[in-house]
Amino acid sequence: MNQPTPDDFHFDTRTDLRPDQKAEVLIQALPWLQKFTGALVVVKYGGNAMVDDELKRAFAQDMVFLHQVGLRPVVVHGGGPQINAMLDRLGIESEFRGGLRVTTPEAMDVVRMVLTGQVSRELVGLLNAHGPHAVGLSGEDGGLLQARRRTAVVDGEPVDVGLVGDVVKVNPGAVQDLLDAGRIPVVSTVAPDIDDPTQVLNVNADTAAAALAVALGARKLIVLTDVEGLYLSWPDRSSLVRRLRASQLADVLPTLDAGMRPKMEACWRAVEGGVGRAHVIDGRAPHSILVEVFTSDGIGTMVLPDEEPADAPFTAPVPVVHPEVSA
Ligand SMILES: Nc1ncnc2c1ncn2[C@@H]1O[C@H](COP(=O)(O)OP(=O)(O)O)[C@@H](O)[C@H]1O
Ligand SMILES: CC(=O)N[C@@H](CCC(=O)OP(=O)(O)O)C(=O)O
Repeated sequence: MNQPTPDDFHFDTRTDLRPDQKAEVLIQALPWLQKFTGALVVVKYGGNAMVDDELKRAFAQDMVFLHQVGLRPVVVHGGGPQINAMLDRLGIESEFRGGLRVTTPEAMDVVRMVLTGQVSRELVGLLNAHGPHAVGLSGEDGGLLQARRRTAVVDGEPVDVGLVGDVVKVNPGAVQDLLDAGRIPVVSTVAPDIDDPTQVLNVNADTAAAALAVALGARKLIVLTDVEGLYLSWPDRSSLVRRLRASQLADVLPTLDAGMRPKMEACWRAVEGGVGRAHVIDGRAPHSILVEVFTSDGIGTMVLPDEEPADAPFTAPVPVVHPEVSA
């Protein structure tokens, strides 16, 4: 018999966590697993958080993890940078006004093509690498979303931004059917115009995610973006807000820049509409969703309703930059 060589043994070269520490991480998740069993969670995945393939794969793992442990995740995706790239390739000019893309009929074709034909397909593929879980649909499918044309507001004045709408009606039946069948719905935020159903409108994905979360009676809305959360005095990195109540957020909203305003407005609308919690978290940090849902400290910025006491221990400081925003 040959003498064994070192290659015959499996050495554990990982030194980051001891077995007891690994067990501790799992056991700390137990109360959150119990609390969120069956919970419907709407996750908005912003185009700026889809920065590389590894992160996108980690996002898909997180969604499948939530699904596997008994939550009911619904993905609502954006795709602003991906739309920009395709418009550039096609030589179509595009600009944002008041945080909204000025959408010509030509640009609308590209928005619809990129969101439903590219970003959605890619996410569905990544999720389904783990099993036949995900089904993609757009606001056009099953009458899911209906929107009405809106203007942007620039310097206090309404400005025409073309084929852009706000969600005014949600019929969540198609999403509910998929959830009941054990699927993970992946929603693209293109919506028919309620006043002219043959016309589709471009809808900000944060706003659409909030409307869907309210209509579905979601327990949480989680918005993944490319910053750690809401900074009260952007870009001062010491002003990250870990949590705030809806009325505090309402006070802050008018002071926010174009990028963050629709996101925080979406969180406010969700919580005012009965969603238990709304979170803005950093989609560039791998598995930030799992940290948010299954740890006591969570991550990013959490918006809570006014009338309900916080039930999770909270340790990080809440910076108070504006005098009217007190912890
Ligand atoms: N107060 C603020 N706190 C955090 N980020 C802010 C703030 N004001 C503006 N921003 C900007 O908003 C960006 C996120 O919005 P956006 O680019 O629309 O993201 P997404 O594609 O995820 O929807 C951040 O990268 C940041 O540059
Ligand atoms: C009206 C409007 O601006 N719509 C957005 C829709 C995509 C989106 O919201 O994507 P992110 O979440 O990645 O920003 C756009 O055309 O870019």
